[in-house]
Amino acid sequence: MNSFQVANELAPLPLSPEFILPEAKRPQLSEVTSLDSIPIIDLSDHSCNDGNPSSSLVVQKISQACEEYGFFLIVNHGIPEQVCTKIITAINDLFNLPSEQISQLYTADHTKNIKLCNYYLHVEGGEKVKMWSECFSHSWYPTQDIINFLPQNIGTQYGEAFSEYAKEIDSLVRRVLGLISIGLGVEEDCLLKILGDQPRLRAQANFYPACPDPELTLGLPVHTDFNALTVVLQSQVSGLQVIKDGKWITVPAIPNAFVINLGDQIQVLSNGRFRSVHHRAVANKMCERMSMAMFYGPGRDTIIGPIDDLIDEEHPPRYRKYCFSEFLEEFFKQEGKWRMVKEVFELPY
Ligand SMILES: O=C(O)CCC(=O)C(=O)O
Ligand SMILES: [Fe+2]
Repeated sequence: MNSFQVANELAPLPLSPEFILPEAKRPQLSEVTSLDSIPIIDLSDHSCNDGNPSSSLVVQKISQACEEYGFFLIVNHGIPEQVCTKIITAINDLFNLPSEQISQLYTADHTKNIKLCNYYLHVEGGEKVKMWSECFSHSWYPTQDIINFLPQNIGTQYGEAFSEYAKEIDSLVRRVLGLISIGLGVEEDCLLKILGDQPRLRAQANFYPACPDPELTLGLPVHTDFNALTVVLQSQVSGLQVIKDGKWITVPAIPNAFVINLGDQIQVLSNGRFRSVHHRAVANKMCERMSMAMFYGPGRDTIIGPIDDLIDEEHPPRYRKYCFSEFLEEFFKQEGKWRMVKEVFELPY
């Protein structure tokens, strides 16, 4: 059920109690630092120190970002601006459908393949606090299922925009996984091969309405992504924040840039060298915000563990091997709480 209030200068509304977090879980926005930001990497920069792909500057910058932040922004990636504008417009149009239409799409069943839902955070006392967002989540393919799920007046627009967008992101992910593999010192196709030819491809369109009091609530709870690699497109409003050295930093909303972040599976595959980092989305008082997160992960039956070539006497495995379905099961057990999923698979060090 959609229960958003709209902040309005003439009639400011207080935040309704179902969204209000206990004090200890509030975002404390005044403490978010602007002294640091995630690295911005120019993918068109082919400069290289000595002709060896592993020493290209882009690979070095990506590796450093993966070690220190688990997040980076990419620019000059070659994806046409208009493909991105179209998907953001489609998300905007979807979430601005009349409330009778949109409320029919909601489900509380998180196992559904295509769903419109609200996330919540379990707080002490077993209570659930609603997050200040609405999320439309589905697979990348087949597009026809997404079109059929949505009301006719938006289905075709969203489906077409998404299908075009997914094709571009698919090749971008392959390219970035190649650069990350080279940075790890393994073959360029190593990560892609391990993730397999039936990857788990999920998308989540997030909508954060303008919020009467962003200090009291969150757009999305603190989490790490449980997949391998995520590509996020933001509308022109910032709201994504990342933990760095114990402090929250804001990811700027740069036009024509994508946010790339590593999921838990890359942390495990890299044996802890590259990091999957806690992040959250905060609400904004003045503007609504949209984002599209594209998740690339292993298929359910894929075996994940530290890459063999990265293990030797000096670098013993820090995680045990597991089947990705085991990881998913653990993830869903912890849904709505502070996530500590990969820790369950850690080996004594
Ligand atoms: O809205 C955003 O920028 C972040 C979304 C996110 O972290 C997610 O969907 O996993
Ligand atoms: Fe995320």
